[in-house]
Amino acid sequence: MAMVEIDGVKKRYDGGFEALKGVDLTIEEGEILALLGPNGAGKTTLISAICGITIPTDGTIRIGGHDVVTDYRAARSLVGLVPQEINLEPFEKVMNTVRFSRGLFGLKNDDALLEDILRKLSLWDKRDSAVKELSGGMKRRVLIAKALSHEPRVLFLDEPTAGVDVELRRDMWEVVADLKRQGVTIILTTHYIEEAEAIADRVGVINKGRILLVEDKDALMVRMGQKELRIELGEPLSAIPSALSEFGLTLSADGTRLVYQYDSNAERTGIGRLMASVSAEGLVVRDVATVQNSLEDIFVGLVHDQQQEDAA
Ligand SMILES: Nc1ncnc2c1ncn2[C@@H]1O[C@H](COP(=O)(O)OP(=O)(O)OP(=O)(O)O)[C@@H](O)[C@H]1O
Repeated sequence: MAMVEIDGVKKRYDGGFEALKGVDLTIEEGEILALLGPNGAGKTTLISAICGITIPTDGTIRIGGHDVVTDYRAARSLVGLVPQEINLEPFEKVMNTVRFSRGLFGLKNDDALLEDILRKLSLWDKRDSAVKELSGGMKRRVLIAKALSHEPRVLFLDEPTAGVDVELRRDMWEVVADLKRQGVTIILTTHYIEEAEAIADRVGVINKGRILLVEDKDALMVRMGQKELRIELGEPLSAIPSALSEFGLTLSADGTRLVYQYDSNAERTGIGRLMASVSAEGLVVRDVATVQNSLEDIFVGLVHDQQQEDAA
């Protein structure tokens, strides 16, 4: 079932700046979608629009079938939002903060549920501590506890592990995996590509208010399996010899480098045959190197291509 449906969403801020330029995206129930994008790409604007905090200039957004503008209450009750900025009451105790959040949704207090949430987030020992006494990482977990307090079906995490140490980041990933097992749909924004690799089912890339790609993470990982073999030649070539045509090589502009794309996950990469053919052609090989395509390369490449398109 589609849990979040975004159709043609645009957002123009008062000053005239268009932060979203027509976003279409469907997120299935129980899915984890990681949204990657550089600073200012529109991630927070998109999340705010989905949560009904920002009203889109154009387009529609539905959560669990409820329009976030015309049916705001029903849509909002399904959503837990963990904001990027820590906006907690410093003198309030942890347990009270979380209780208050649940109350805001008009729900009956349920200390057993809140205890369970705090335990999962390793905050139970801190339940009677004032927020100001907590470390930054703990405060971030309090934000998650607040967002979970009203048992949302969709959880938005805006940069959940920014500034969090490696160990705690892994703990958070565990919490997210646990929520997924309970059927919660999770959308997170992140600057950490390894975070998307670790927990997402699908990865979306956003830049300058446009979604550039949404793809199954495993398919992306296969694409990442693509490697490049670079053969540096002792003597420049004017063209690729016809005996090597079957390998689909490219030749650098100065004729000194042959590049072969291959799948490092494949049983047969073709490298042995290629090198034998290169040798049989009598080409002098000065050096060889292999280069791995990473999700980061794909991401940087996409953003770079869009910049070039925009400039053209
Ligand atoms: N209230 C506002 N009024 C005018 N422009 C805004 C407003 N909020 C955001 N913007 C602009 O919209 C663009 C997208 O901002 P947004 O916060 O959505 O990006 P982001 O992808 O979340 O970035 P980051 O990774 O830095 O958090 C930016 O250029 C920003 O300056």
